Amino acid sequence: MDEIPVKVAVRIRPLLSKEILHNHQVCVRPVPNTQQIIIGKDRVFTFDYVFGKSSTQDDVYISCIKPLLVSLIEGYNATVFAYGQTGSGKTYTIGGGHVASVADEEKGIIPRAIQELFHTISENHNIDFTVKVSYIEVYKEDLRDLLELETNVKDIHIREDEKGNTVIVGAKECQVENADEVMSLLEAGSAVRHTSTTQMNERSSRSHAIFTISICQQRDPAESRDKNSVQMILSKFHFVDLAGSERVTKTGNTGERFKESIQINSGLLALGNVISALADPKRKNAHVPYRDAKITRILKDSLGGNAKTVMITCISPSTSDFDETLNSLKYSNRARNIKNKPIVNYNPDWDRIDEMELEIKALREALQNQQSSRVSRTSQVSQDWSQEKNKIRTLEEQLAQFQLECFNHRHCTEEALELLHELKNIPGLTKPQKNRLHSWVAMAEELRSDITSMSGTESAETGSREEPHHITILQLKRELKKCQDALATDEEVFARKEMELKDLQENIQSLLQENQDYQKSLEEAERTKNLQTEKLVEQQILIDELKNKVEEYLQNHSPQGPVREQESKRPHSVPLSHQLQMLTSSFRESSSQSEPRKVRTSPPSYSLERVVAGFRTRSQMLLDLIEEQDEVSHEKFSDHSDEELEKESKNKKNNPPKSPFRRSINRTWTRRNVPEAKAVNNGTRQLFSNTGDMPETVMESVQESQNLNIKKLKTTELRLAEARQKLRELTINIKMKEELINELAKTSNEAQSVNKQYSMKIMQLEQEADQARAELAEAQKQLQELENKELRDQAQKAKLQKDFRKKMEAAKIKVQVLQKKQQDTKKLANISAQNEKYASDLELNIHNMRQQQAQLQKKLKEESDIKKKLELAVQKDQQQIKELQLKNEQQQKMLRLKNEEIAAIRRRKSTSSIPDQLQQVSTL
Ligand SMILES: Nc1ncnc2c1ncn2[C@@H]1O[C@H](COP(=O)(O)OP(=O)(O)OP(=O)(O)O)[C@@H](O)[C@H]1O
Repeated sequence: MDEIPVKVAVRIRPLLSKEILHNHQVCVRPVPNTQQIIIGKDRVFTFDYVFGKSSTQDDVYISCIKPLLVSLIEGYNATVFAYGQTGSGKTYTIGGGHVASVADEEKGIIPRAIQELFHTISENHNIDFTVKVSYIEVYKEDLRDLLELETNVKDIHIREDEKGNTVIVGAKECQVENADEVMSLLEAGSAVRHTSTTQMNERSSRSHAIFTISICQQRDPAESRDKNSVQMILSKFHFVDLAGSERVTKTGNTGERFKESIQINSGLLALGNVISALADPKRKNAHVPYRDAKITRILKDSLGGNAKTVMITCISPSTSDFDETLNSLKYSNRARNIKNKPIVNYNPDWDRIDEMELEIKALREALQNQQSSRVSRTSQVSQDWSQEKNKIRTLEEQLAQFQLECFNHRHCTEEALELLHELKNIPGLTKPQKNRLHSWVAMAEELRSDITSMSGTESAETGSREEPHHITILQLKRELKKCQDALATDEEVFARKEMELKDLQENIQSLLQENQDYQKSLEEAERTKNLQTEKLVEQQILIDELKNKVEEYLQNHSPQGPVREQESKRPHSVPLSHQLQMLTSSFRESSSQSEPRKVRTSPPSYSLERVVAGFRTRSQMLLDLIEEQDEVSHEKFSDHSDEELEKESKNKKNNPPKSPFRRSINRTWTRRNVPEAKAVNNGTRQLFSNTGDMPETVMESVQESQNLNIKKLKTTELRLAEARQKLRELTINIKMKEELINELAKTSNEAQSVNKQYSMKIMQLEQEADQARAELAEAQKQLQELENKELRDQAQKAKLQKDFRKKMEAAKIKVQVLQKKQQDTKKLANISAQNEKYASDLELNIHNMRQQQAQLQKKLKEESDIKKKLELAVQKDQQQIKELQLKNEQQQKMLRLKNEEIAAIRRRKSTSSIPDQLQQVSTL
């Protein structure tokens, strides 16, 4: 058996219009007049065939596929598989897309091969061809029958026959009579293949598709080598359109598409590993991981098996796909080292039982490899089997012995009978002797007839006994097969369940993770909320307190208010320290006696405004306080007239003090026994220590509020970013779904156009069928007439009958074809209906998403508003801080001035005695 390498062709597709639009450059080109390719500046690869961007579909077919088709008819299995990055032109090259809508020169490999096959069939009259097609896809590691969608994925299995050939069990094989039939099946299958739109390809295949043409050739025994047997050749041609390798970052796939990408890439990775294992000469007898993926199991015959294989690597010329293209070239180059051992698949005596027995053998072998529990089951069966065998053997031995005995008995009886007859003929016998002899002969004859009948019954019984044993064996065989089938199904189910379990576990894991994340963010949000509420409450309380104080203070100090009125009339010499003490104590009092805290949960913007207003009021209050202080000091140190004093005392008498503040002023006045300078000094110090405290507290609170605002700002920004991200994702999702809808609409349009074509075809076929029916009726009539006629020439009569029967058969076949076409049309109509439903679902989905988007946008706007407000508040706070700092500085300055004045008073005091001063004051 000769080894031949897998042939590798590389096809560079032209730049697509969108790539030209984006000004993509070309990074790969074929070397003219060689089978070489240069990628980048200087990386050269050699292949069996190289097709540049201007190569035609026919070029590819003639060079790569035509020789394979010849091999197929010779009896070899053949495979062509297209490999490459997503959007590199695999489906285009293989020709498995919408064949009906593609121009003739654009048609890919499959349609061309079909045409040629039927052309060859029509030329070989001496061979009886049976052509069958099947079309399956491997989608997410499940095998789906594209010709019979109802078939459960669990019913399709990959098996190996006793020769090691891979067979797909459970997929529908349609027997076809002509190219049109195959094309309609291809079209219908391709329409239901998993495809979708990605950023890389508008119509990206999401599964590996395997279109198989099986031919069975029955040669005329007269022409075959073995004249006694019917010569049969069975061969298959696989057309494999692999899903494209893809980078999720480039395709932009999410959700279901993302999962598909993972499955596709893992399948292709397994294929890469198989290629590497087979291509490495050092690993000649190493394990080849065919079982890692379904696609590698299917391609087992084609890679390192007995088929003739061509691998077509499709590449994109764009510089943006440089890495993927280089990878594809490396893989393909490696695949050239794979050696296959093609054989012609003769089948001299096609015996179904043999095949079944071989299958049993193969299954038994598979059984031996099962787990121990299963092995015990198998051994049980084989034990029963051997017991039955032993039983049969013993019975057979018994039977042989019995037959021997029977034979001896018969022999003895025959001899005895002969002797008795001889004795009967001896003359001179007495009558009683004769009678006795007669009775003996009768007995012997009776015995012989008994033996004969017994042996007859025996032999019949043996036959019938043999039969049950034979039946038992067959039954056991059948049982064994059933067990093995059940075992295989169990295994499949188990594997599938395991996969499902794994998927579920993964899902649960990711859900748990998501849940945890949500909980974390919820906790975070709650913490922030609590913090904000606390701060808000604090601020509110502070504001309320300050507001109360300010109101009180303003009431006491307003020029129109009673306090102010009275105050303007109070003695100018009232000790300042008391007044200030009282003022500060009243502040303290009011703050300690402030009304119970009110918790308000007004919106942040509102509280912010209030805070700012509070700060303004506080600063205003401080300014007032400072001004007041200035005024008092000034009054204290200015000259005052007697009238004024008198007026003041009168006023005091007429208007007794109402407020504690006033009372305290009065009291201080009467109890004045502290040196004035000291009092002034203390008072000023107290005032400034208190008033000095005030801006600091305010500053602190302003700073606190600023920090809080900045924190809030950050949270808002974070929320804003999240909302924007969500919005982006939603927009992408919506875009993808819209594209999908467009695609579906396109598909349904295409399906409708195909429908139309089929309807027309059906009409044509119906006409043909009518014609055929008429012909049939005519033929039947003629046949009837012929049978009625007494034709002398029997041979002529038989020939005519044969002709008519043939005509009838042809007409029947035509009717069947018509029925099939009708079924196909129905299927296509179903597809478009399904697509429409899917599209409407998607539209609903988009509608919901748009609502979500609108909500998010609203939220985004709200968040932006809050952010703006917060920014404004922070700015205001900063401004406030600056102002307060300025005021603080002013106060400090003032404090210094006051200190200087106090020092001056002290100096003056040292020159004149205190009694003199008291005297002076009392005279004043
Ligand atoms: N040789 C070529 N000449 C002209 N157009 C081409 C050629 N090869 C591919 N194209 C175009 O490129 C686009 C992508 O091709 P195709 O769908 O065949 O890629 P693919 O490899 O099958 O992608 P996927 O793996 O995603 O299914 C299609 O629009 C197709 O018409």
